[in-house]
Amino acid sequence: MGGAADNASSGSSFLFDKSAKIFVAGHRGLVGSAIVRKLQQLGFTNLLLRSHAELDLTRQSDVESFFANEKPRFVILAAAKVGGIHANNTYPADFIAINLQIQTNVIDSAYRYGVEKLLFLGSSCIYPKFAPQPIPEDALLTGPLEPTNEWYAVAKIAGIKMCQAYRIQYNWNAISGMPTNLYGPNDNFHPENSHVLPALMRRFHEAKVNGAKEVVVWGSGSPLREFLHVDDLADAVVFLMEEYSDLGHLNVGSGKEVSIKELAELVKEVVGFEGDLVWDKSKPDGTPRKLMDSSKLAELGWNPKISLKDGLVDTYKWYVQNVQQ
Ligand SMILES: NC(=O)C1=CN([C@@H]2O[C@H](COP(=O)(O)OP(=O)(O)OC[C@H]3O[C@@H](n4cnc5c(N)ncnc54)[C@H](OP(=O)(O)O)[C@@H]3O)[C@@H](O)[C@H]2O)C=CC1
Ligand SMILES: C[C@H]1O[C@H](OP(=O)(O)OP(=O)(O)OC[C@H]2O[C@@H](n3cnc4c(=O)[nH]c(N)nc43)[C@H](O)[C@@H]2O)[C@@H](O)[C@@H](O)C1=O
Repeated sequence: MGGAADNASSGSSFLFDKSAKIFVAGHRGLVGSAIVRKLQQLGFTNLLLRSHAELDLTRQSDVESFFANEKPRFVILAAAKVGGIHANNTYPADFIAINLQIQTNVIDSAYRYGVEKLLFLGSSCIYPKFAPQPIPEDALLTGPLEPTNEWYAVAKIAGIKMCQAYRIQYNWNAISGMPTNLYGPNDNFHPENSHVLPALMRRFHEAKVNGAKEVVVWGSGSPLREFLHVDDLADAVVFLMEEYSDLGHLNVGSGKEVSIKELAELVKEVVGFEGDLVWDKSKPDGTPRKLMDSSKLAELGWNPKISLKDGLVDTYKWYVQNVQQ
């Protein structure tokens, strides 16, 4: 099998040829849709997009036929089984199996059918539950994982390792970025299965509209989380496609953390809900803290631009216009 050999360290410019065929896997999701917006703003004209209904990436032979027929030049892998703490904890088989299937099929076919460069997206949950803070890239595989999302984390770690293995054995240009907790337009606002930020935005909005006196927030409020607007992530993805071609995965964070209590107060203010918060301590807190050390990416020249307050205002505006009934 041929594959795209001998381009691992350099490759050509990603930004130079705006007619290059780029497969953005998962283009209808939070991350994939932001990457599509960014690429379109930059003038790319040949984006290769398939919905889940059109191409199920868990089906190996369908994925192989797709790559054989379409032969994209670049791949950005933003398709995955994704969810918040409750979904991860409730559907462990889905989170490990679907993610292993999608990423294995896409990475292997991309290599076999001559893709020049692929970017794989992991998550900050790959790191040990009690990793040093801020978490450097080399904390990977140094301790036990957070139990609520270990199945998803194991799949994501396998994705990083698969990119590294194909680079080592085939000299193929696959890189990995590890985003922190993301939010923005096209997020999943499901009441139970979503991440905390969209879940609270919806709950506060519905409470405001219905005149409710209280809103329930899960856990103790003490866990710390780092949030990045998805438009900043999309900007970082383009930066990595242009500037980074190396073995190690890179953290992509905002460098700023807030407690869940602070986040809840901020979302409440942005939405304009005037009632009280009630903490449901029967729900899990998850990992106590996961601030990533994104200094390697900063040293390469990339930094985020959108503050959490501005990002929340932008996201709430989008929610009101696009999601709420
Ligand atoms: N959201 C976050 O906070 C974070 C996300 N990430 C990573 O970013 C990436 C994207 O996440 P995000 O955008 O939030 O997730 P979303 O759930 O918003 O989007 C995932 C996308 O993948 C598609 N997809 C899922 N299963 C399949 C399948 N079997 N075949 C084809 N397409 C499929 C979905 O299509 P459909 O909806 O039709 O099923 C959807 O378009 C993931 O790798 C995730 O791990 C990393 C850190 C944080
Ligand atoms: C991105 C990352 O996301 C997941 O990890 P997580 O950071 O723990 O995700 P979360 O956003 O769901 O919760 C953050 C905190 O917030 C609290 N919390 C309060 N109230 C609600 C609430 O209403 N919904 C949710 N979901 N959480 C709530 C919740 O109890 C927890 O303390 C991984 O599974 C994995 O998918 C991953 O990589």
